[in-house]
Amino acid sequence: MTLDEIRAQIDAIDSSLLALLEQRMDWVKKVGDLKKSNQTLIYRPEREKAIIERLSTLSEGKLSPKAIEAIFLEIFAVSRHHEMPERVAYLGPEGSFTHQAAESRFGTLSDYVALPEIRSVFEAVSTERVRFGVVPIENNQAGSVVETIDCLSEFDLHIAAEHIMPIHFCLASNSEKIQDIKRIYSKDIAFRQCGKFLKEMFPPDITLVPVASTSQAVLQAKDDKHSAALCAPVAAKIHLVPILFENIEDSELNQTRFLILAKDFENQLSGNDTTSIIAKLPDTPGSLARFLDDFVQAGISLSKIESRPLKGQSGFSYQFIIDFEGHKEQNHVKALLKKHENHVKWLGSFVKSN
Ligand SMILES: O=C(O)C(=O)C[C@]1(C(=O)O)C=C[C@@H](O)C=C1
Repeated sequence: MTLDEIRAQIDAIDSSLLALLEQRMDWVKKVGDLKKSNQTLIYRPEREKAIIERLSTLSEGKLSPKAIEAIFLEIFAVSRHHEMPERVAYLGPEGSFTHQAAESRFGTLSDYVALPEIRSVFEAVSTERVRFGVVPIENNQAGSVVETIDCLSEFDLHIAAEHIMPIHFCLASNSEKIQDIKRIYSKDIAFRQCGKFLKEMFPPDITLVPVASTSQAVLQAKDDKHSAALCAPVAAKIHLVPILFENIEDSELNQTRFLILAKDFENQLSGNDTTSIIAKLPDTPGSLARFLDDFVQAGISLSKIESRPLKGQSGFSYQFIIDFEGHKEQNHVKALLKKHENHVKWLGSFVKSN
């Protein structure tokens, strides 16, 4: 077969794909109209996950589940945009890892608002300036993003979904020689993900300057020949700063988990859900042990528990952010949440991303 003949086959398939996608949009529009008349939510992460899982089992193997997910997340984003365009805020500036997470979930068509701090994303969702917000919550090598945990406690928002993404750092700088670099900008948690590289390449007295995000770091370093940024390669490219080293994270298994935040959001049960809560337990001996024992008795597995100081209090009082398996609408979870309703804040029950 000649190249032209092969391309003619591809063109024919693309035409069929387009016709099918247009047909899909007609049905999506009907769902959107139904949802508008019932005043129900457009974004249904658990339905999207179920579609991706079903298609992954149908695939003949030429497309991996990750490839199917990437293609269909974009189709869902376009579909939602067709049902009702929604604004999404993320921790920016443009080119941050959070921006990439937001685009994976909401596609390239959504109306995005890049905000300078995690707190500003919470504020934008709270005040309904945007419908959704995207923030990082934890990295599998470096631990939690404490600003996010503190804001989850402080603001009255829900977790609509999570998104887990591999994270690869680069070092970007306008400096010609690595010896000229005196300062490195990044997000605090990013320094902890690239500790080995920093130790090998720079003297111990190098100044590490924490800033609000990795893409902000590129902007800070951009015009100074003695500065560099630890950031996503895409941030360096967008902001036109040369990349000196790539893939400099300590572990190739480096992943970050992001949260999609919304006001008044409840997912339906998917059967593979995580529930997140914040527990402010009485400051008495054994209160945490008794609380956790209720999870054991209910047969509920915890996937995360982390303590954070309770702000604005004297002494040392703590709150706990807890993730566990199950959905708020399941009876055993419902009973547990009811029993502890006075000191537990429910943040969301959402389909697990894996
Ligand atoms: O099934 C729905 O509820 C839809 O709105 C359709 C659709 C889709 O494109 O399949 C779009 C948005 C939702 O997040 C889930 C699925």
